[in-house]
Amino acid sequence: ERISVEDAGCCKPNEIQNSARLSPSTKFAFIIGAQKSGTTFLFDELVDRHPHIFPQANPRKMMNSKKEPHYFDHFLLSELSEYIGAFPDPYDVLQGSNVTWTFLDGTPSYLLFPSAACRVAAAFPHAKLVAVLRDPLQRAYSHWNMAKYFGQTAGFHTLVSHRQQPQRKEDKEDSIIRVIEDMSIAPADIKEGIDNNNHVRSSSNDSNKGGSMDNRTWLLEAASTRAVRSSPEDEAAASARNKTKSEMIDLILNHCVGMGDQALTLVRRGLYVYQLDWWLRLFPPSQLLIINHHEMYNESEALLDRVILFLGHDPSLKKRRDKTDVSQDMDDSMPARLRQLKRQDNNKVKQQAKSARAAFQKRNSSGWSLPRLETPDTYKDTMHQLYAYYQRHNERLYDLIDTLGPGTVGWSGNKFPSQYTAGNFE
Ligand SMILES: Nc1ncnc2c1ncn2[C@@H]1O[C@H](COP(=O)(O)OS(=O)(=O)O)[C@@H](OP(=O)(O)O)[C@H]1O
Repeated sequence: ERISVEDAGCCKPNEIQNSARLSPSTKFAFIIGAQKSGTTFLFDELVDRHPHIFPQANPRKMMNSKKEPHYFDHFLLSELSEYIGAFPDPYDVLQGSNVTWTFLDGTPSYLLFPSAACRVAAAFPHAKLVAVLRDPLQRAYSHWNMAKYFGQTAGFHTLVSHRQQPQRKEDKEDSIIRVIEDMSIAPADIKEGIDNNNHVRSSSNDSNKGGSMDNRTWLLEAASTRAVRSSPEDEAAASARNKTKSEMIDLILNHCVGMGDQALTLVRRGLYVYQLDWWLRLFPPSQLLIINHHEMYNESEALLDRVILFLGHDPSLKKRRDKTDVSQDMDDSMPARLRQLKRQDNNKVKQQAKSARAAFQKRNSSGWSLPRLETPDTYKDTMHQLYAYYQRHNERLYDLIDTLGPGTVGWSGNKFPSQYTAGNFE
């Protein structure tokens, strides 16, 4: 059931500029996720090989910022013109020829954050959205492997059990903290709600503008309602909902600020059905294309054509694959975080940062795949548990997909591998 951005109560729509005044030749599209599902491959192929699809030319410096502007989940939404202005001037690029073009944003965490959906819908109600979905088990493992390169020392089993439902009722408080740590709340929400000293911003000037919510309500919304939306069945999220406003705000202030560890979303990010359900409340199915990572991997050319068509462009203009075309600017995005890690005393972390750097630099047209630091079979029991955990949610995803038209579903109906042969999670 569709709802308006205003009713979603999920961003401050009155404060978000709408893109209505853009030239009708300019379209916006978003690869919204899922993280670790081949989004880099898809993004690179589209912007490198199609003459009418453009990435930001002057992105803010951040990890992989050309692909991932993070404007709708991480930064405070200031001037929309700043975001739009970071894309190239198509008149320059296309030399005035009479075509439409697409500006592409490939931030894979948008899928996870309900407020990102609201913000995109407020700014670009006609945007096209592409979601690539990967078997959540494999996604989680790939995520953990990446986190390890970034200095995560906890084992896969620890991070998986971190989010599992509390064993005892007394763990309730703890579980609420987990919801918050799990970053169901977009960092931008937190920034909007608090000032640099971790105080709730006064609800004076800006919140009166356009009658938007005051910041206390805003933070509460961010912490409870939207946490629940990203996983309605999650017990921790449900108990967050039962907290009083001030308890919730205390929790946010104590636990949300400086949330650095996105590996804590390892499991949650694979709960695609709830995330998609939310986006589909804000966008019609005709604006969303859902792709199966496995099919993209196996039939990448056909898949690319389907995406290009969906974006409203001519697949026959797609250039032949030329490895030298692929942007080699990863170093640009070579995150400060890695450099920081390399300066650490811990030799192991230093070594991992070094190999991550090497892997990033070797990124080629098949996306970047970080060599695995441990094989999934090391965590066989956890993989089994996680597999069982996801099954119910995956079934719901297939139900959702069944109800969507063929225009939305860019896959042939294959499910994620329904069975892993004994002991083989590779
Ligand atoms: N063509 C194609 N199709 C499908 N999948 C591919 C493709 N090319 C790369 N990959 C795999 O995608 C994983 C990286 O995903 P992302 O690029 O989305 O990562 S990120 O979210 O941007 O960090 C990463 O997975 P892992 O190797 O398991 O880590 C890549 O190997």
